[in-house]
Amino acid sequence: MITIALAKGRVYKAFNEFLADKDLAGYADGLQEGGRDLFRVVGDVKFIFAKGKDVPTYVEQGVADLGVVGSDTITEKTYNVLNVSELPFGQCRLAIAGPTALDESDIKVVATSFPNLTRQYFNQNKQDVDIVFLNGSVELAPILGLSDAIVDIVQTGTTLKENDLREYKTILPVQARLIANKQSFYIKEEGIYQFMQEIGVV
Ligand SMILES: Nc1ncnc2c1ncn2[C@@H]1O[C@H](COP(=O)(O)OP(=O)(O)OP(=O)(O)O)[C@@H](O)[C@H]1O
Ligand SMILES: O=P(O)(O)OC[C@H]1O[C@H](OP(=O)(O)OP(=O)(O)O)[C@H](O)[C@@H]1O
Repeated sequence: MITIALAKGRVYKAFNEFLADKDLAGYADGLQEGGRDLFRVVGDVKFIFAKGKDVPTYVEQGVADLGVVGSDTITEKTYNVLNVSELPFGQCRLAIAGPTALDESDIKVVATSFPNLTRQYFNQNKQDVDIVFLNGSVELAPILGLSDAIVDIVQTGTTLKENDLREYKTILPVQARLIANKQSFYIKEEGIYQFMQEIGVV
């Protein structure tokens, strides 16, 4: 049996839709939303439902053999895991955004849940900015005057539009990824390969 850590929330939802579209009824039915289960066994696979930011930790520590997580999570922090493959769902982007009238070159303070990627971007562009860390609802920051701009996930752009903010630039395209524990990838090669074949990523 292999163990897969799934990021709850949007990634889990998108994974379910992907399984249903691929007609993988066994997995799709087994992973139907509902209840407060912490894990479920579907066939030869044990799925653990974890907070997205914790998925790489479960995989790195070997508690899970595989993980399904947004690429933003594993790019923001470094983990000792194998980046096995991109998954064709969860597409969005990490972008700089702010008030429509502001010029990107005038940004001095940026609010974000992605301090490392934000620091990296502004350092590369030799723009000296202060970073304010927020856990969510980041769009509030420029509206309340906590920051000039934000670096946040944009998908449809609706949140920005509804709050009179505009996207200045994409700094990172994002999508779901399959990651693996380095040892499991060799020790459980057969089970992992079978799962990857079943979901059509090899
Ligand atoms: N519109 C979107 N907004 C935020 N994340 C999105 C969006 N679309 C896809 N994603 C992906 O979903 C992941 C976050 O999912 P979600 O917002 O459900 O989790 P969360 O538990 O609220 O997040 P967190 O990791 O901040 O605790 C991101 O890592 C990203 O890869
Ligand atoms: O471009 P859109 O399709 O509007 O999606 C982007 C929004 O969705 C996410 O927020 P979420 O709903 O996860 O809440 P949060 O801000 O509290 O994380 C993200 O942080 C943006 O606010």
